[in-house]
Amino acid sequence: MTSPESTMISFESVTKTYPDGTTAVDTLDLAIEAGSFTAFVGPSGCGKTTSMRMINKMITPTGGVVRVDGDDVAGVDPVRLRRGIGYVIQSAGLMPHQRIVDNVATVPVLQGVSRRQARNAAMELLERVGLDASLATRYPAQLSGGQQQRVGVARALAADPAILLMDEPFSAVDPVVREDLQNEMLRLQGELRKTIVFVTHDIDEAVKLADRIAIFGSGGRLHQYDTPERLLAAPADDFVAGFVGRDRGYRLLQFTSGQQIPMEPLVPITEPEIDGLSLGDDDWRLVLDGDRRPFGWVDAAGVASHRGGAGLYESCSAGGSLFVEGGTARQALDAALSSPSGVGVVVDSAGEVTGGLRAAGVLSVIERERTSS
Ligand SMILES: Nc1ncnc2c1ncn2[C@@H]1O[C@H](COP(=O)(O)OP(=O)(O)OP(=O)(O)O)[C@@H](O)[C@H]1O
Repeated sequence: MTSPESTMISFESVTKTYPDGTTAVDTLDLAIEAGSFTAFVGPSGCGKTTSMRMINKMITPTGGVVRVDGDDVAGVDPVRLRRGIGYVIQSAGLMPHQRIVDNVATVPVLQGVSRRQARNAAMELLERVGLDASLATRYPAQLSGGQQQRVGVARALAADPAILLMDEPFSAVDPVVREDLQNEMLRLQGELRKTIVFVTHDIDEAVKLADRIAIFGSGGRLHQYDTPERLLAAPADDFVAGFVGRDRGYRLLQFTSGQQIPMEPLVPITEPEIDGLSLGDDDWRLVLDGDRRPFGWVDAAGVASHRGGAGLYESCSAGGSLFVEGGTARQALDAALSSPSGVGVVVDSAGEVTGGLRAAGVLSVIERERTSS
């Protein structure tokens, strides 16, 4: 349970019924802890955005109380309230005729910070969200969608708000950029510890980013508010079970440590050693590149083609994902299953190969965890 002292945002029996009779949010009770990352998830029209916008008073509830830092927002001046709440939307919402640095510096300047100081702070923020300083003098249209989204985050952080509201901020970019932005967000939150409320349709995005997830259903009803792990392990009802998806048992592995997985020795070779190998059926060797990083796996056919003059690339089968020591059971299983040899490659944080692991070893740990819990 969240203790009242650490609650930053609370909804107390909050309802929003629009004038046409649509109930967008129905008797919502929710306490959001200071410094936590909370995702609002659910199908279209279930009241996620309405709930979020009641936090910064863009929308007024028709019943109940929304508190920010203990104060009923109904009695707080909206301008003062929003000074402490950054807001990021899907399209980044940048001012098209302002350079990037000025987009970020605008709010602090409006609040009385000198232009020079605000610009300096803006340059630091752009770096913080992973943007090159050379982009600062461009206009928004001269940036990619992902870059614009990073500027949107920098701008929302410019006034150093305690709370950050993010409404589907990454849904308009392609999956690769989206993953980059998610990773950047995780890194930023590790440094900044803001209270973040994040609206998304995507349960996987929520599971990856959030400490707590609120799952909303039709009619603006909250079905479950829980940690990602608990949502996957124990959905409160059929609606939540359906929403989190069918392979939730597999996805739960990302919350199981890979620490106890038995490792086996793995002696990698380098290219000059390939021609001297004598391999049997289903016998594989891990080959390192010139920087001693895993390059791929070679079998008897690969050895033969290397002897015949083929290069490293043609002779080796691509390796699978690497398991970095300290990772999760899901990453370990993926390393084993994606390796052509069936042996997942384990590396330390410096990228040095330290051993191998097999799917059976991962499953034995999962089985042990299951029976002991
Ligand atoms: N101004 C309005 N007047 C009437 N109904 C509205 C208004 N704004 C939103 N609604 C309705 O309230 C419900 C909740 O809308 P809301 O935008 O909060 O949902 P959402 O979960 O954020 O949806 P999406 O994921 O599609 O953005 C929907 O049925 C919507 O049609």
